[in-house]
Amino acid sequence: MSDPFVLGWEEWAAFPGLGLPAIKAKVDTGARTSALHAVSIEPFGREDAPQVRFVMHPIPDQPEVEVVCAAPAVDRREVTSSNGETELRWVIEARVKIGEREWPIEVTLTNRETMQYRMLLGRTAILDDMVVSPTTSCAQGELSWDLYKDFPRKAQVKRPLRIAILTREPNNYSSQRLREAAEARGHVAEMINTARCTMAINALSPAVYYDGRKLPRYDAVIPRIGASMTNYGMAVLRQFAMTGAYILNSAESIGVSRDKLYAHQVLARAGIGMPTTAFAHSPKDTKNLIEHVGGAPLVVKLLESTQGRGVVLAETRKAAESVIDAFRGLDANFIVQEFVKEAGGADIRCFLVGGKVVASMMRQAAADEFRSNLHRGGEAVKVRITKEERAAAVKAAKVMGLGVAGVDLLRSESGPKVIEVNSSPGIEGIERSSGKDVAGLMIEHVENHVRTVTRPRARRGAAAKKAG
Ligand SMILES: Nc1ncnc2c1ncn2[C@@H]1O[C@H](COP(=O)(O)OP(=O)(O)OP(=O)(O)O)[C@@H](O)[C@H]1O
Ligand SMILES: [Mg+2]
Ligand SMILES: [Mg+2]
Repeated sequence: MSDPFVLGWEEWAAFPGLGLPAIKAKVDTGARTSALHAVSIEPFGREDAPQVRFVMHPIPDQPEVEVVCAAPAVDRREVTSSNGETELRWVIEARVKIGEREWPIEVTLTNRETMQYRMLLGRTAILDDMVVSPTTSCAQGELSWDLYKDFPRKAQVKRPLRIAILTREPNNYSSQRLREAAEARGHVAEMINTARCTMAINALSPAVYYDGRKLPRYDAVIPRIGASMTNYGMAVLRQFAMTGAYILNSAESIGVSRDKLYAHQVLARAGIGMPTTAFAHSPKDTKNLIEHVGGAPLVVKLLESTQGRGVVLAETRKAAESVIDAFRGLDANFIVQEFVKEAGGADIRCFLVGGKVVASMMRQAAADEFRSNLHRGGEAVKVRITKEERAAAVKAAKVMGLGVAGVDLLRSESGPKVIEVNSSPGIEGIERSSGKDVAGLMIEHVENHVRTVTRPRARRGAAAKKAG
């Protein structure tokens, strides 16, 4: 019997077909599938022969070394990683070379930026005649990062981006400003009406169609989805995400912020200050509901409400009971909330981009009105927020997972109280009152998240021309 092929607990590997001459892999018999670091993953190619293209940074401490790889896509699969999180990953087939041996394996693509090894060799990639030695490092010899010395470094040029603004209101201030800001920075921005998108749900070649025509691949999608389209809009967004586009607010985060009961639970769980809030389903619980928030005066809010329309102040217990009973009679979903009187009919809108408050305004209600909504005659003025208010806003956007958010809070005796987190905050009021270029900051945020990838296709084409 010949000696077995020994793999150490770590090995140098190569993927000749992917153009990767060296990569350091951790051998992990505890993991089923192998995984490879990949960013900017993007499906392409014919529907009957789908492929994925991705960007690889093989050298952990030299991110400027960037290799663009392409491989046949064989599957998309739910994979649970060691931290317990489940992720839908692309699966490719590629030939790995370790020492003198070369064989085909299946590899899932995932962002391993924060991991020590850019590759994990799982047990399904280890053949019958191989053994793993837990005490040996690099049993099959070493390769060197020098193999990348002639590779081009990451291009510094900023290429124009193709951005989709997903909205049903292409003519409103926010949509127009976003397009302007994108164009001012040399990008192409297109308004896409959510309601006119159709989707072909095909695991390996996802696409979004618009009036029957297949949309191109966008570098980024900025969702401006109104409450009436939340579910469909989220589905469209998920589809865009599968095409590899960067989504400014993910479908999941929009879903959390739109589900008001859930949003309140998420905020409370994170220890964020908010008015005492109660909700109930059974009509027998009216008295309990009122007790839960400490009695009248209290605020009753219809969950489907926007622009302050379904927000009612009940000044006495009697009034509270009749409002609650009336909403019940209409089969409406609502919450009951402690009335923060000290707020004096004002709330503060913090506009966050990329986890930072970039602008804020105070909305002061009209006389005889406790609701500060601009649609209810409220007036927007510039405001300096406190450190505590800033921290609450940052935390609220973070726990909701929103890249762009409008966090509304009330100034109370016991510190800031968050009342809602908006995933498509309007840009007009905040730009006018703060004088800041908020739309521009949103586009800048997109630029920072979409990598400047040098496309190998173009280079290859140029080389071929030269040779011919
Ligand atoms: N618990 C409260 N105590 C005091 N005032 C409140 C309270 N809740 C809301 N308000 C006031 O009523 C306004 C409307 O409430 P809220 O923002 O919750 O409703 P909305 O209908 O969702 O409005 P939006 O259009 O911002 O989504 C707030 O901007 C605030 O001024
Ligand atoms: Mg609201
Ligand atoms: Mg509001």
